[in-house]
Amino acid sequence: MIKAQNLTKTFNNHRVVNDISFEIAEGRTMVFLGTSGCGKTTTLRMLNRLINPTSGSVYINGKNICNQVPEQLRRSIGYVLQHNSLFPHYSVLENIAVVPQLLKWDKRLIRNRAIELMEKLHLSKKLLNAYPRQLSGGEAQRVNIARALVAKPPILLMDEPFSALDTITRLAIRQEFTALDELKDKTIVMVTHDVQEAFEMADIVCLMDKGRIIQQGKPADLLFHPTNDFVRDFLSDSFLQLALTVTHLVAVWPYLTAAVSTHSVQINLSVNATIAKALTSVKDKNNWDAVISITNGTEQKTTSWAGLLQAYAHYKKESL
Ligand SMILES: Nc1ncnc2c1ncn2[C@@H]1O[C@H](COP(=O)(O)OP(=O)(O)OP(=O)(O)O)[C@@H](O)[C@H]1O
Repeated sequence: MIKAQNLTKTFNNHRVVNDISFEIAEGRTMVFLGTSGCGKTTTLRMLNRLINPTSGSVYINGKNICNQVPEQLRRSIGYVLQHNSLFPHYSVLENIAVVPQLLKWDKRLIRNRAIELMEKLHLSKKLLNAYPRQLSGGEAQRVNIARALVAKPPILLMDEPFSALDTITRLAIRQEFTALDELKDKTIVMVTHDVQEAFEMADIVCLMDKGRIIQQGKPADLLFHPTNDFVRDFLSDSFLQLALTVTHLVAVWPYLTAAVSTHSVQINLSVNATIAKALTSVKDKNNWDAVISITNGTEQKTTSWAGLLQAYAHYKKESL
């Protein structure tokens, strides 16, 4: 568990992080979201002592990190940066091997683990001896992720990990990343500008402005119970998309009406999936007439994307 208490960081008499506190339970994902320059990265870097707070403390599993040797602390915390953070004169294998070498792993073990991660991240084994300049942005970012995960750290810090990529690559890597079995039980702290990304990935969103936390809570809490106009305005542009991202099919189950499709494409989902996931699946299959088959225990209902939206409208009307 990570606990930050009254963290403040001052640069040149300017409080860029101003007395913030938060807790992240083990195995959970917290995403810091907010305006540019509001102190997200500074906050993240205080968790692995790349920046030391001016005042306040960070505890990891009850231990104050300021009593730990920074280099040792960082060996148990994976860190994924935005882009161009690979060592340019190291090959892909050498980049991934940095922490395992510090931990004195056997060479064969390092290579096998690197190959295992590269396969999981859909990177060709042929790239093991390539240099960062020979990689595409997407490949480089996959190597970055492999490097952060290689020594199986229980905590992963990610600073805008997907932001330098084009939309398609960004979505592909994000989907691959969230599907990784390696992430099971990891505590993840991520910084992003992308509201949609934050809502898809976060258990808890922490919305910051001018060095302060304005609201922290479950994505649905921020969306439907904003504490003030700043939160409401911040999320207003993507409100419907975010609402579909935080609403699970189980919520609209009672309102679903059966649909008959002229097409044979069928999408199977459980009620635990979100409406956004159902709509994306239809879009990915490029078949807006697809039958969406939803399973709820032993029961099953079929609907269409239009039926889903209708059920959502009905559900919102009833819950108002
Ligand atoms: N080492 C430093 N020295 C002086 N000022 C700094 C330093 N690091 C960050 N700052 C300033 O602190 C403020 C917060 O920066 P930070 O990078 O934490 O914001 P951010 O929310 O991550 O921004 P962005 O989303 O634009 O990356 C900014 O005004 C920045 O210029």
